Amino acid sequence: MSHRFAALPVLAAVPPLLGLALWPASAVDPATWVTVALVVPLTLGQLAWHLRRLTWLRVVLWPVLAWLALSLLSYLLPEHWVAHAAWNRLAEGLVPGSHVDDWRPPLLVMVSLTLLGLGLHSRTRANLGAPLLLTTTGLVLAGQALEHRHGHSLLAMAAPWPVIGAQACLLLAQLIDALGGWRVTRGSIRRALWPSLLLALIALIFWHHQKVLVEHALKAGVQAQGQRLADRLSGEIDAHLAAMRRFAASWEWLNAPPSSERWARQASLYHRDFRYFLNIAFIDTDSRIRRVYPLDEVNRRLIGTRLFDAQPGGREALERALDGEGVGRTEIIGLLQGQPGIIHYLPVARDDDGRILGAVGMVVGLQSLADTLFRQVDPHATALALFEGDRLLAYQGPAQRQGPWQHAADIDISGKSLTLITRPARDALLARRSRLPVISLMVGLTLSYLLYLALFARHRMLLQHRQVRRSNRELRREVRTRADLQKEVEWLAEHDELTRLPNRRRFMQVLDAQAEIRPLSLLLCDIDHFKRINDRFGHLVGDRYLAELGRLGRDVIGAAGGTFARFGGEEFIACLPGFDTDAAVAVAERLRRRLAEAGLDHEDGSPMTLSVGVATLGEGPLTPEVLLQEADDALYRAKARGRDRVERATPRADLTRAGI
Ligand SMILES: Nc1nc2c(ncn2[C@@H]2O[C@H](COP(=O)(O)OP(=O)(O)OP(=O)(O)O)[C@@H](O)[C@H]2O)c(=O)[nH]1
Repeated sequence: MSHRFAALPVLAAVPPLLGLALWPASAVDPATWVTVALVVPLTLGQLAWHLRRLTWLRVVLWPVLAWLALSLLSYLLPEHWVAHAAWNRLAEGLVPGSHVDDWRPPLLVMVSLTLLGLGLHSRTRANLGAPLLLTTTGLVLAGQALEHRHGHSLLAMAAPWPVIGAQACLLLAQLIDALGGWRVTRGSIRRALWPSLLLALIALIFWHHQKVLVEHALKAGVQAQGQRLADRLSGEIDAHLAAMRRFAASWEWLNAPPSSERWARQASLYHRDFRYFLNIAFIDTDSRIRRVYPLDEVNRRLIGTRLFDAQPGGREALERALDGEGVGRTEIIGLLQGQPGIIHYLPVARDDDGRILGAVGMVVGLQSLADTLFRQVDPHATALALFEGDRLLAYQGPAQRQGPWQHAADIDISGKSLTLITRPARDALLARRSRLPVISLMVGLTLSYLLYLALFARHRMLLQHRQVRRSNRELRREVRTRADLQKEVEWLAEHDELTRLPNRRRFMQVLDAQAEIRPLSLLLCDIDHFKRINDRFGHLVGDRYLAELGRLGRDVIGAAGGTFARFGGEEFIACLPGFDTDAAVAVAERLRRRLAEAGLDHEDGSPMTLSVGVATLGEGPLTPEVLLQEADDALYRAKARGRDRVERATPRADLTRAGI
């Protein structure tokens, strides 16, 4: 059931989102807008749940879930299944100019919040692993906040503070809502939560570690690529110097300036290999350009130019070559072609006296050199920039969406240090990244979720098992008690509780059972003056006397093989099968004597006594009422004749005969 306070954090999630809407749009990246676009329905869904509008909740949740599933796929699927470029095309189709990155929210938190929302909908939060989801999401959210503080990396999922705030509010609302439902299952939740949370934590730490490794590998790749390009650039310079020496050497044997045809033929061979030579020129001793290759419009205009005047920055290097001192190399100077570059001058051709006739000048435009090199690199995948100090000499690459890392390599050209900056595009890095971290995270979190469910279910079952066992034990005890009671009731129906003797009903059954035995004697016993005992000593003592007589009777009559029973009040009865009158009288006398010796005395110290009437059926059918009546008559006589005695009954037949 919803907790009324849980609606407050949900409402608290609204201001940060509204605040974000007021930020200048340029300050918020597109992925943040997508996150907000997903957080808003989640907030509305949670509010809908509080308002008991489950259909609204469903309507807002499913599209969010579908979106997140698609984003998750774009993270998980290997590059050779669905290329990063294909995802980008899909994004481009949705909003021209956008990239797949722009459409991805911080997935972990969003997926957890949506699953928690689904839990609200199905109302089985504890079973759906809400405690684990809540704690894991809390950890991830905290991690996001930390990532936020430590700046962005390629794979960081940091969202802006308002979004983190709104997500935290929703999470708090879920927690308040869920807490109420956890009361009953708290024990099971606790037992399931710790191990699975530990596993989730390990998965998160492993993921983070893997992510760092992947970023390191990508970073190392960027550095290696940058260094490779820088090395190639330096190598190119060295190669062109060597080529130039060969070129100059090929003119050594000449003792006259080269003809324009020969110059063009020879220079074209070198120019084919080194396209970035803006020209290869023959310069006479007066520093005038005499031959030049290629003969394009710009170079043609340079023929006849006196370099000492036109290009004073290169004068020193040219003089060195013309003086025959060896290779003259300029600094990076402004070339006549209008771009920065370097010129190498080498002396060529000597006259018969050994004087230098001129120098070969090879003009390398740095822009052209960089362009030649840059052409080998995909401009969409990597941005390249060549700097001389702060001065940008050449640039190529994506203007936008550059990756987070760049590599700066120093290149020495003519003793001058240039810097080559290599910065791969974000998309190129993302396409190259390993999917292992995110896959291992998904596997780890799924395993921890399953572990939670298994442990939770196991503990619930254990508790239910215990409950059932307890109920069974109670039930068995109850059945036993009822059976005992039943036995007690049955026993009470046929016995006297005070003396533990068979009662009148039971005695009549016993008598019936012995109806065929002859002779069969009955002893009807009545305590003398029992009322006095009750009156003097109280009923409790009276009861004890009765119980004592019961025990004595059971001993004496039982020893004779008969049955002793309480007939009612202070009257007892015995049945002695196979006993004739004399034998029965003897037993009755024994009982009477034993009672007199039992120490059950009246107040005056005289013993409690017993009057007994004995009736015997010698032959003929048994009529219990008749035999009882005879015994009762005999008892009456015993009472009448002074009590504490045994009287024999006069058989009915004799009485009839006597006319009584
Ligand atoms: N304590 C106790 N007294 C009982 C019980 N059943 C009957 N009595 C008492 O037994 C007494 C029987 O009294 P009476 O019928 O007057 O006979 P009596 O006092 O024994 O005198 P006689 O039989 O004439 O010798 C009564 O006081 C009854 O209350 C019983 O279960 N317990």
